[in-house]
Amino acid sequence: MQGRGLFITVEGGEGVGKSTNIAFLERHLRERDIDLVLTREPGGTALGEDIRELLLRPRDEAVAPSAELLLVFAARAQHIARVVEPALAAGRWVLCDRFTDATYAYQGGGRELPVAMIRELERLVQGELRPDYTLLLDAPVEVGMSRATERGELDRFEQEQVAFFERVRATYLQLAEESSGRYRVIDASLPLAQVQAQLEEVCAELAACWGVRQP
Ligand SMILES: Nc1ncnc2c1ncn2[C@@H]1O[C@H](COP(=O)(O)OP(=O)(O)OP(=O)(O)O)[C@@H](O)[C@H]1O
Ligand SMILES: Cc1cn([C@H]2C[C@H](O)[C@@H](COP(=O)(O)O)O2)c(=O)[nH]c1=O
Repeated sequence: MQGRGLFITVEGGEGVGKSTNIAFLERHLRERDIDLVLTREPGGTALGEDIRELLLRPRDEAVAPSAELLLVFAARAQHIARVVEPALAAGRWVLCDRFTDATYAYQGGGRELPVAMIRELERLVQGELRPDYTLLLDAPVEVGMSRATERGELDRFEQEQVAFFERVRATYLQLAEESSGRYRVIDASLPLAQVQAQLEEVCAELAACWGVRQP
């Protein structure tokens, strides 16, 4: 019988290079013949992508942090039921651009909602489901923001103040320290070639742990 797949998440602040480096990871894992599902949060399903649009679109009305939190978890509930759990149960690996650590960082750190509130929703929505392995792409806020700004129009989160992003970054670093067993922190302020050399090591480690063919 096929064993359960590996659940890998990639986290980080704005403009740290998640999209660029997830594409790199995907390519390197597929080269090892790993059967991979690439997905993201908020999103990953039709309903989740609609909720993403609601969350990211700048609007005149201030969004209550608790409303934002519930929308994030509504998208997550659908994503887990329709994509993540079925893939893992079928023995496939799931490579997910953000997951619940982003909620701790953005809604907990950034919006300063009580951690207990997030923990309760995590328990209700996820049960025992947690990532097996998390890559944190970490860079000083000004580095990420200047990259994000160069890309063009800013979404509702990207329009936040520097202090918000400093709290997001501090929360991610704290999570990485508390869960050092599953976290790998990568210095994303380095030139891309150096970041990706570290990611190649990560792919090799993951493949070796799982007894997957080397390229
Ligand atoms: N290590 C790096 N050094 C220099 N530039 C980088 C590096 N990593 C990514 N970039 C550039 O920074 C910009 C933002 O990268 P990217 O879109 O991958 O960030 P992101 O964190 O995924 O943001 P989002 O999640 O909002 O897409 C891109 O123009 C990318 O080419
Ligand atoms: C999962 C999740 C995401 N967010 C925020 C963080 C980002 O600003 C956007 C997603 O866009 P990106 O392309 O991945 O940068 O959503 C959040 O606030 N809480 C969450 O749980």
